[in-house]
Amino acid sequence: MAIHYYKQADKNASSNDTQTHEVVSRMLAEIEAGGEAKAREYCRELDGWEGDVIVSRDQIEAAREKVPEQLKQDIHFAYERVSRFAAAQRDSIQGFETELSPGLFAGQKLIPMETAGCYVPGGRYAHIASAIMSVATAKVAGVKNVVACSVPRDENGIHPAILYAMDLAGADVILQMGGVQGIASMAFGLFTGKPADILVGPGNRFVAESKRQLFGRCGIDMFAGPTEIGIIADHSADPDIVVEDLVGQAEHGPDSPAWLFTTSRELAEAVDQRIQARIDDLPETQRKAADAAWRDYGEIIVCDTREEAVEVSDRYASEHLELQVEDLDWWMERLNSYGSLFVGEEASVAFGDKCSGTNHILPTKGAARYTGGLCAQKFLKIVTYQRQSREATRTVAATAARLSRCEGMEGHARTGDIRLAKYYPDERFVLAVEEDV
Ligand SMILES: NC(=O)C1=CN([C@@H]2O[C@H](COP(=O)(O)OP(=O)(O)OC[C@H]3O[C@@H](n4cnc5c(N)ncnc54)[C@H](O)[C@@H]3O)[C@@H](O)[C@H]2O)C=CC1
Ligand SMILES: O=C(O)[C@@H](O)CS(=O)(=O)O
Ligand SMILES: [Zn+2]
Repeated sequence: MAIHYYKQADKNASSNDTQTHEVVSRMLAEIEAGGEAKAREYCRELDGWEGDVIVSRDQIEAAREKVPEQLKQDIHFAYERVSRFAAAQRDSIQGFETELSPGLFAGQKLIPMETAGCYVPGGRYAHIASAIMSVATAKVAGVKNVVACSVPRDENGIHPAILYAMDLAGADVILQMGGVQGIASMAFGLFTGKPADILVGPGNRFVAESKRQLFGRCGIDMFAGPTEIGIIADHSADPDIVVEDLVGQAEHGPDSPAWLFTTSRELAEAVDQRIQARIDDLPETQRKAADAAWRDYGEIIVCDTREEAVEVSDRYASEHLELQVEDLDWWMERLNSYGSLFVGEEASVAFGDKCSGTNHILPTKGAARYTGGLCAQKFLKIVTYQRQSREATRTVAATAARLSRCEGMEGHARTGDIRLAKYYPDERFVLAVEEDV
């Protein structure tokens, strides 16, 4: 039993970490100190934008005019499916109350966060679908203030189709500002006066690192950095489709990993031989990104057994994982770490990316070991409460007092004592464990 690297990458998702960390922490500190003026300065310097930061209603109407009818229908198609899936996920968890012992009631409530900051990437491509994924999901969860931001594309600001999608999905305020300065503005409440309770959305390494550094001051969805794809394929897979799907995600950027885990050496050879031609056939921007991504981050791993393929795939914890294999149920039962699973040849990652309904904001860089992707629950605080009858305090207060005293916490214990003395003045309770522990 063994695994063999048919093609091994020189880099991994952490390769640029030190430089990114330094750039981001400096920029966040400067923007916090310098406020809106500093954020505008970075926006001018990095993205060449000097216009208004808050998008006006007139600008949104002008964008609507520019978006062709077919594209509007396609955006609606995606919006309906993503919202419906988000609503089904939201409904899968509920508030409840249960009686734990006579007179002692405990419950769970779901409370939407007040303000969400939704980052919509827009440096290399116009990520129209990302606007729906974050904004619509926040609204389904019941968030009151949804602030969205994206990079100004040219002298007219944010790409019109991104603006249209943000507006359709229910954004309350839209900022034309990208990168670290966009994230910082939402976190600190610049331009809106409403600091985000949670920051969500995908982005490049600077965006993902900004969210990571701000975590704690506010919530974040997860680490959603440069896109990754893993494909598990066996002898039954069509090598041309495997190649197209790897290249399809490698075009995201020069730091987007694409991994093939296969039990078939023949498939590994076929993919290796055919992939460069498909990369070379892309238009220039996409070709440059995919070429560097496959060269630096692409891997083909041949495994002797299916069990080894499961183990390796779980270790990589791909953001997107495709299954192009026989006996799909066998794999589905065993795989544990991935952001979203695309089961069978028919289900391309690109369908989920754009419109099929599952959320495309997903964990990268191994984060799928501990979290799934964006869902309505990420915008909900799952809080608890309790209430109890006086009768129930007989046991609860006395037990809490005894436990508190054993812990050395006299103040805690006395909150039980005082209630028992008030409710049952004529009774004696054992309020401390006599024996030494
Ligand atoms: N994990 C996920 O769920 C998803 C991830 N993505 C990823 O989002 C990313 C989008 O990246 P981009 O096109 O670049 O758009 P972006 O909007 O994430 O980043 C563009 C911004 O980066 C900033 N920037 C660029 N170079 C910088 C530097 N040297 N120092 C400081 N700031 C700098 C600029 O201010 C610019 O506004 C891709 O890596 C893609 O793979 C996209 C969709 C989903
Ligand atoms: O990482 C992702 O989820 C992206 O692939 C989504 S998209 O292709 O940018 O829509
Ligand atoms: Zn994609």
